[in-house]
Amino acid sequence: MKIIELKHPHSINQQDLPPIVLALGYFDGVHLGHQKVIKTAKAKAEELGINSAVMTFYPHPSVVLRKSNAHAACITSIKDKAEEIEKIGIDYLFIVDFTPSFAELLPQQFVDQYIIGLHGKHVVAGFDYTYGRLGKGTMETLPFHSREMFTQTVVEKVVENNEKISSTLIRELILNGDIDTLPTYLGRFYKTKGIVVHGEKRGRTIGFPTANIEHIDEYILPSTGVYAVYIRVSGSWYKGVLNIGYKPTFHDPSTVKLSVEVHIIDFSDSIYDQEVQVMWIKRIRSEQKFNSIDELIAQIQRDKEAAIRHLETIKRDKNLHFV
Ligand SMILES: Cc1cc2nc3c(=O)[nH]c(=O)nc-3n(C[C@H](O)[C@H](O)[C@H](O)COP(=O)(O)O)c2cc1C
Ligand SMILES: Nc1ncnc2c1ncn2[C@@H]1O[C@H](COP(=O)(O)OP(=O)(O)O)[C@@H](O)[C@H]1O
Repeated sequence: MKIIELKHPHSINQQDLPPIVLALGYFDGVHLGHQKVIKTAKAKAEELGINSAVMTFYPHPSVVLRKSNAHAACITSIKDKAEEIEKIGIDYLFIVDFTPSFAELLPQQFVDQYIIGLHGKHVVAGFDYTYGRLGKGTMETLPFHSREMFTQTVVEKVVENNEKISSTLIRELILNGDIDTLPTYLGRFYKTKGIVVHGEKRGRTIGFPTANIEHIDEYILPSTGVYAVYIRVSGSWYKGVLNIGYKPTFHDPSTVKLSVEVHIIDFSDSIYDQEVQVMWIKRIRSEQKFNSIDELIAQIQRDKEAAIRHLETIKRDKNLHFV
């Protein structure tokens, strides 16, 4: 997949690109609704015998326009998003730098410069997609703005358990720690990436060394507590038991920053400074303040057993993206 970053005003000539079928959206999470839009674009491209493309924006429009900060944290970082889109088999990914001047484009100007100008022959987007200044362009107005230079497919809403699959729903599930329900909406478990940093070196003294993880991007993090996870270290997935929180047994929670640490099962390498990926599988319990270290150790041992039991029920198939 070729990634093309565009800054407004871009200087690409239509003839620099082959004709494309273009899927439009922000696509945070690349969830099952997004996947339907992107796969529809790919199928249409195959039918027409031309290339497929996705256009996304960065940062999120609502952050740039200061409407809300809800999207400052992401489900998929821009890199994760590109990886998921590439897995679907798309040929081009346009990442448009969403700036205030780009946001000022009138709907017709957006269509002229970013659809027709990029050699779009067919557009695919969800039923509620909007474009142009104040989001005034909709899938109803798109045929009028197209100047008959391209056709379009509107993807209807994808529903699961009577709910529209949306980034907002997925964010709420993550924030609540309801991570085991995510494959129904996301099509895979939730994954975050980080670097292993030095902690307080207490883990190894209590028999449970933990890799302390500093997240690379601003991911939405599940509620504090203990979770069964898989963790990818140098290309292999290991079972793990994770604690996210403030370690109240040792600290006054208001004085320390949030920590994310994983005890990796059957593992003893030193992995400081390495990049790791956490696949969040199931919440086990809330974080607690223990009266003694022995009680904490006994509980971590039970957490470890619970995590192993649960992880053994997970089928590590390709659909859940163990790759
Ligand atoms: C599975 C697991 C569960 C944990 N649960 C708690 C807890 O409920 N309360 C708490 O204060 N600390 C909890 N911890 C954090 C430990 O206190 C922590 O791992 C230990 O202090 C080591 O920290 P360090 O890696 O910074 O040295 C847990 C850690 C793990 C791995
Ligand atoms: N089973 C394991 N799980 C997690 N980390 C491990 C494991 N075995 C060894 N390590 C290594 O030891 C470090 C954790 O030791 P710990 O005493 O908890 O120190 P720290 O407080 O710096 O995390 C990890 O960062 C990693 O490099």
